[in-house]
Amino acid sequence: MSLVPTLAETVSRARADLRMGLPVMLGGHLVGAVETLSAERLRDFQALGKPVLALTERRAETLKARVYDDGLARIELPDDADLHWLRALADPSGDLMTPMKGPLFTQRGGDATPHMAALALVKSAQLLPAALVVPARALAGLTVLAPGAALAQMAGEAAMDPVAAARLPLASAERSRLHIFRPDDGGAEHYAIEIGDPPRDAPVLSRLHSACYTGDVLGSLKCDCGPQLHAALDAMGKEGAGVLLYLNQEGRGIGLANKMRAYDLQNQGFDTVEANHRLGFEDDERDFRIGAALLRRLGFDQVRLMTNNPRKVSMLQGHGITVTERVPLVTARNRFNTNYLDTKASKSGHLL
Ligand SMILES: Nc1nc2c(ncn2[C@@H]2O[C@H](COP(=O)(O)OP(=O)(O)OP(=O)(O)O)[C@@H](O)[C@H]2O)c(=O)[nH]1
Ligand SMILES: [Zn+2]
Repeated sequence: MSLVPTLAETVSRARADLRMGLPVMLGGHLVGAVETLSAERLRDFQALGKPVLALTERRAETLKARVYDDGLARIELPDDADLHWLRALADPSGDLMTPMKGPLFTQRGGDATPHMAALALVKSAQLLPAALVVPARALAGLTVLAPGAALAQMAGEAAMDPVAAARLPLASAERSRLHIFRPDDGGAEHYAIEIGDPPRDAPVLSRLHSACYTGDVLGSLKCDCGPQLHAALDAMGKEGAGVLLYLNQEGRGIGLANKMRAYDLQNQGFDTVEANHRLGFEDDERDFRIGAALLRRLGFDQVRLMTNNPRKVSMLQGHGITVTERVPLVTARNRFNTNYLDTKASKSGHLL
């Protein structure tokens, strides 16, 4: 029956529910995103039993909470836990002001798959990676998912469907086309800017650019994204051929709101990697398979890749794209981005 939602559709719906503050069912568990949960809904969770707070291992490390499960901790809620308690554990912005949040007790044993799926869902909803989980029977009207199946679906690779394309003359290259691609899992659309008419049987000059609203649009001095975007387009324009993928993976995949949280932590003295970890994210949450899939979809299997990031090279190679050359993308330093660039070089292996 084609009118019943597929697993991908149900996962996408669950993501939207959590963003709005509506809980979802993961197997026999009710799950809510801490960031969007209301005080009233928290009380309803507590009326159902003993909820736990699922946090990533990264966040648990910062909070000095024990981790018994693979990649996550299930923190028991004290009976008097309120929204303020939950948010202080989920959101690191006040960590320096209120460093003592414990003692925290981590649940051990039993199946943590629902909690793992809950964290994967809130992460893919680009919320703070913290979820409230309580055993419960299915409630009418809530989206229901099997945790294992949801995890497998989120780990899988979405198919990219071309939606529309048109000529778009650019300052750096008048002969350009913008292609829009839509993943079949309800995720963000991605774009390809094709410059000239690059032959498909030779390595094409290319760039995988991750969205940076602050750098690309506002001209932020805190990073090198805007100048890199324009330098790449200029180089392609000069050569008369190239392809730039504009991937909507803002903030290395954590979303703009979380990136601003990371910037706030950077203002408190943490570097770009530490800030991600304190929030509960890995350094880089991007799915680089998307770049390979889009290149293939456009008919390219060999690239000369403009990047300073060796991970991009190895990820493309690992997903069937031959990188015949790495073309460095030198960027301008200023007093606001110099620490950021140094951290990328020392901690993330960037070749700067
Ligand atoms: N989480 C987080 N993301 C950031 C920060 N500064 C910039 N970004 C994001 O980092 C990404 C940078 O992307 P890219 O320039 O494509 O990638 P890169 O890994 O630096 O590699 P190359 O530029 O190719 O050398 C963008 O999505 C930015 O929004 C930060 O401090 N924290
Ligand atoms: Zn940037």
